[in-house]
Amino acid sequence: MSATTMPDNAETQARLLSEALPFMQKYENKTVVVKYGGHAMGDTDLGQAFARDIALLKQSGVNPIVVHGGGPQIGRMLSQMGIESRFEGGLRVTDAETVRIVEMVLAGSINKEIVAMINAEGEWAIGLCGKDGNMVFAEKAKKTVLDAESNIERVLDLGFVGEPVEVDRTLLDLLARSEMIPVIAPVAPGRDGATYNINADTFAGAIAGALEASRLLFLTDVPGVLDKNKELIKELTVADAKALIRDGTISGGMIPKVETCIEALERGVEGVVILNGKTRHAVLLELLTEHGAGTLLVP
Ligand SMILES: Nc1ncnc2c1ncn2[C@@H]1O[C@H](COP(=O)(O)OP(=O)(O)O)[C@@H](O)[C@H]1O
Ligand SMILES: CC(=O)N[C@@H](CCC(=O)OP(=O)(O)O)C(=O)O
Repeated sequence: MSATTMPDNAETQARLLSEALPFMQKYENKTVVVKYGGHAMGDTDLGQAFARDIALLKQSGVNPIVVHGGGPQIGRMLSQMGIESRFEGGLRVTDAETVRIVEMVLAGSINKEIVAMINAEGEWAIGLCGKDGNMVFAEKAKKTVLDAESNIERVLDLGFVGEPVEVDRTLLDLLARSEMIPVIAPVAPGRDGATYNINADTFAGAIAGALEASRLLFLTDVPGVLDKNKELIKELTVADAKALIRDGTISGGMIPKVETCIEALERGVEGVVILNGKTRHAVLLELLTEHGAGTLLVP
């Protein structure tokens, strides 16, 4: 390194540190729920950067909780088994055989991959799903969609798709006081004895709401919510979000994400952001810099 580049570098580092430290203090002992979407996964280098961010948050005194998805990975497994994926209103229609595969992929392979990546960063991650410690109970989802032609609301039968109806924070409170970082798969039992497949965004929202989290971050594969011209909307009000769902600008997997953001705001989660998980260190950039990234949902 030459003598001229050294001071510049040091100055940049000092500026970054002086910017980050107040944010680190702000989040000390606070809960940050990070939803790690299936579309943001898959690249080893990005995965390691994500795991490092989570490890660093824990080391800085923050209480990070990871809720992960795995929609594309479930889709690939189903197609290998000759089962076609079908979605309605952004949710996977889930019959009895599909829910078994969903649980295997989410709570089995993906969950353990994320745990291993965080542990490789020197931390103690623990893989869980809603069944562990009676953490989450679900009921069959009662999702409705508006029929565009008749303008009448239609109830969807999505099979074993659930909505979280009870969240018991006992286990998560215990883990927050420990060295452990919970990594949670969005599968939960019903009081009826069935296993339910829950959209990971919805699940993350329920966890964030029950824990009164300071931040709920959704890591996906787009920069945030995009408008009709595919431009990033940096700040989105609840009213505008609802209008964009109605007119179809927000569609597919972005619907449960935005609906969850709205519910999380209503439950008192302070900051709800949708951002690009394909940006290296997206979590640290969002939490520890002035500018943040992605779409911030505001009341
Ligand atoms: N208005 C919109 N802005 C951004 N993405 C949108 C919008 N409407 C639909 N989408 C889709 O939502 C996807 C993100 O949701 P999803 O596929 O469920 O991702 P994840 O696996 O991260 O949860 C984007 O890749 C994009 O195709
Ligand atoms: C009911 C429902 O749709 N469940 C989702 C659960 C996984 C998920 O949500 O994964 P992403 O976050 O990667 O989309 C599914 O079966 O695909």
